[in-house]
Amino acid sequence: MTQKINDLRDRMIVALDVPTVWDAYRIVSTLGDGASFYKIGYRLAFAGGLDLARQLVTEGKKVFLDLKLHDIGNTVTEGVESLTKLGVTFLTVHAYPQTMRGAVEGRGDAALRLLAVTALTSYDDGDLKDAGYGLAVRDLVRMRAQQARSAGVDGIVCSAAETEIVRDVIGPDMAIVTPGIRPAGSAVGDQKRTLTPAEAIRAGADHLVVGRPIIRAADPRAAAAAVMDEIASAA
Ligand SMILES: O=c1ccn([C@@H]2O[C@H](COP(=O)(O)O)[C@@H](O)[C@H]2O)c(=O)[nH]1
Repeated sequence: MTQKINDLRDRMIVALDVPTVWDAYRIVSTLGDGASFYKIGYRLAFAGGLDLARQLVTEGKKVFLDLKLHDIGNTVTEGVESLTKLGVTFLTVHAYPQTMRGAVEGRGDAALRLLAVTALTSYDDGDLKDAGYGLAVRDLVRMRAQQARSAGVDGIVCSAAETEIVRDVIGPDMAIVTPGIRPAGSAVGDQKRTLTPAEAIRAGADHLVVGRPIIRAADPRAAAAAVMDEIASAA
């Protein structure tokens, strides 16, 4: 269930896509009070990132564990049960019905909020076709948002470009979390469905995930502040 976002800073989630815990800590201390929410993906999770997640939570930061779980239902249930003990805010699973149902069972009554990844933001219609899907991105996102709602997860990961169709399907209570955020002029890289921070907020995204435009900036603190300024002006 969506919780009111009291701190505007929580709308920006900085992706700690770095090789070591030491690199991650350097970013966290550089950003200081300029960021309150961090995402740990598998690069870092496989290199001590789960202990870092616990530590950041202890220090009052919010953590999004982006593990994109996908397996048989029982294995997902058991994996999620273990992860409920870390104290993180968000965990991703792929938006397959069995996977999502398994994750909801594993979460039980814990405070952990489950996000369902609909269609990766590096995919366009051609990539989906290559992967064997007969649906356009927007249709797959809509279908998976419906299934996510039925499964009882707490939010959706999609491009901010799909916020409107997703909100229409899931209603006001689930969170919409959008990677593929690119401030004007920043390199797009492998992302294919991008919006600027201001566009994403205006479109109705709850949280924006920003990685390389901040962590690879010459001045990450200034880059994060610029994203926050855009969020504040559009909110
Ligand atoms: O659909 C998705 C799901 C997750 N991600 C993750 O978000 C960040 C984006 O990083 P950038 O450097 O800002 O591109 C990254 O950790 C991805 O694994 C996503 O991009 N799209």
